[in-house]
Amino acid sequence: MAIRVMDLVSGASLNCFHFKNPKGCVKSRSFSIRCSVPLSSSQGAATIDLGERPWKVSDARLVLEDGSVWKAKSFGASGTQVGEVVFNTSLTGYQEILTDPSYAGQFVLMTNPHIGNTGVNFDDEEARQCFLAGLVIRSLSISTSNWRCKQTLGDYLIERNIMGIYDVDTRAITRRLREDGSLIGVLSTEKSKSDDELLEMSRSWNIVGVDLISGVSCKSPYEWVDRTDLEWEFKSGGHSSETFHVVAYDFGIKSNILRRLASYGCKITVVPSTWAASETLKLKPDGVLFSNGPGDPSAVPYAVETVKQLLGKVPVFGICMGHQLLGQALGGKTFKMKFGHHGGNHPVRNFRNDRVEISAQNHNYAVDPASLPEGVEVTHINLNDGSCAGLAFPKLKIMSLQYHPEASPGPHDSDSVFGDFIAMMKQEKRNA
Ligand SMILES: NC(=O)CC[C@H](N)C(=O)O
Repeated sequence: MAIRVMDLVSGASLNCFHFKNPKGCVKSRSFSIRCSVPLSSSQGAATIDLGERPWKVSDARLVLEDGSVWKAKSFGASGTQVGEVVFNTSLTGYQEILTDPSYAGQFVLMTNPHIGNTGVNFDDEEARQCFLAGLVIRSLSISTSNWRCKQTLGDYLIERNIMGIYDVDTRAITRRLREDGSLIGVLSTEKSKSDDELLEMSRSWNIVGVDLISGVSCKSPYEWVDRTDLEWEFKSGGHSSETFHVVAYDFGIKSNILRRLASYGCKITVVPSTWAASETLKLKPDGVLFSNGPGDPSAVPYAVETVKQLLGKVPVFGICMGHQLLGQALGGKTFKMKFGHHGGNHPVRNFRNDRVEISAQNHNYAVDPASLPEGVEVTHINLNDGSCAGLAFPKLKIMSLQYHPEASPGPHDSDSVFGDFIAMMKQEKRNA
């Protein structure tokens, strides 16, 4: 089988598309130094790991289902991993992205060419574990420099058994994904595996129709109490003096959703994705939150059923996967987008206050508003493509967003939606 090989090295993207035996192709040399910071800050300043000289050469391949092969240098874990490749346009927040459970089954390709310069810390985790398939970046920072840094990105990925590659032309792959849509890929550091084998692996794997939520959800209920650290709190005052009990369905919940709810004065019980609606009602919550989560909303009919059974009985708020499940529970349809929305810079029009919010987004599916019953209001749209970004159905006490109001990609434009949820719960309590 003819496979295009792209040999892309630091500083130059070689437009040499050729066949399996790349003889005669011009190559240029790349230079990269891998620096490491001692794990314990008491050990002093960062040291340069000279053990890697002579300079690292390509030792990994990313094979996409369209037959293209991308040579790269590995960092993090080694081995062979299959997943769907999506690109993320955030300039900051790679650690929040790495720990967002909604990326389960996906390789995240960062369009920002320089990643790793602030290392990682243990406060910015969105989940206890990384669930994504792997990380694809253009350039791995040769040093880390940040007062909060506790570990280098490479060491962090090794510890969590997550593969990463760098020195790969992320712009070229992004253009391909924008033209052809999200693609399945296989990342491998194993020389024993041929390109054809990896290609076959990518073509026989599918992410559509797979329940990825059960692999990331908690297994039993628990109480959440942490608020946003006061040092980072950006909202002055406005916290409700009343406490509202929220049951939060964990479909892959990001910790900051829970922190923001707690900061707004909620008492929170987190429950697993399979938690029965009847058990939730026994807890007599003031509101229910349906969280974000990975994969195809059509692959989790049990979750749609739970949502259906709660509609109209208690105020509900859906975020991302939660929004899609609400859309389906209302009788609407979801569809897979060409390459989705993944980034910290998506403009959204909020029709409720006629303002534009700059938002953080991560989704490949969307609700088709035309499929929704009468009375359901589209409250937000994504201004890049006009897709549905928020819904409300006051009659059934429903509100939802397709994106991430808890994220802080710089602006905090969407945070006030938590206040809207509180207001809906307050109203309901008054009406009771
Ligand atoms: N962040 C999310 O909840 C993602 C929702 C869903 N998995 C999608 O890709 O559309």
